[in-house]
Amino acid sequence: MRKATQTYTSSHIHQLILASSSPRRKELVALLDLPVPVSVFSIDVDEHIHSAWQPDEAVEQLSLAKARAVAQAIKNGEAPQALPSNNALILAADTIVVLEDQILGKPISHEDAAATLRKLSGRSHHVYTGVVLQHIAVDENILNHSDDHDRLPIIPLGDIGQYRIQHHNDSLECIIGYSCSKVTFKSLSEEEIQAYIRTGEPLDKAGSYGVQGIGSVFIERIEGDFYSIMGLPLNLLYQMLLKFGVSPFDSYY
Ligand SMILES: Cc1cn([C@H]2C[C@H](O)[C@@H](COP(=O)(O)OP(=O)(O)OP(=O)(O)O)O2)c(=O)[nH]c1=O
Repeated sequence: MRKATQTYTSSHIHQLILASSSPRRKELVALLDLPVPVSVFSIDVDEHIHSAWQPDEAVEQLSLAKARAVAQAIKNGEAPQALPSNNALILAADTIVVLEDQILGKPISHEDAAATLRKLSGRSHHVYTGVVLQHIAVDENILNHSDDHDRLPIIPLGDIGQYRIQHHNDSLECIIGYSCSKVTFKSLSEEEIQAYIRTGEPLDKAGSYGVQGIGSVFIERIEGDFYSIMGLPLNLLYQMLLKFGVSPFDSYY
């Protein structure tokens, strides 16, 4: 018979490790003012998107790869700062822009950014953001098997997105989820595209624009979550953190 799953309270989790080099994600996590300290430690991973992956699978797999690379590095003692080896959660995310069937990641050049913006002009696209919360005391076997989560039951959260929960020895080990939003651009002139690229804003962003910056002037309509487009859906993250007993409302209840 299956034993009751361990439930977490805030006293179990002492730190959140943000496995991201994105200044936006750091900003967004800070908005939640969580009752645990947040440190940042990221490892570069291969962000190649396999042609067989659907967009939701791509953002989940890449988020998982980012979280697990950090878990492995901490296990190997490679973290630059003192990080806990237990009672911590690793948070990773990945964002892609999808136009019809084409996945548009970060641009590799100014011309690539211009080509992407021409494609997005006057049309709607989808933005997928994957989120992973990984308990740091992750089992070695799980670290080395990235496709196990495919078989986990899906917990739907309506418009917020969905997640799957991975247990190991009746402990909650990892939550993997994603959200999807729809963005409609106005028609862009070539002059606007070139001027926007000269601002420098598009160059480190999926889809070559920033919803939170000057790119906002190109957006006619958003269906979904603004923060998800910016790189971290806080509504989905909140639901995932609750499963680990961490809530921004901890000291307010
Ligand atoms: C669409 C969009 C993306 N972005 C950003 C969010 C992400 O930082 C980036 C997508 O690239 P990612 O590969 O998801 O993230 P990253 O490489 O910047 O950071 P890390 O992998 O270390 O976490 O695009 C915006 O800031 N605004 C937007 O409107």
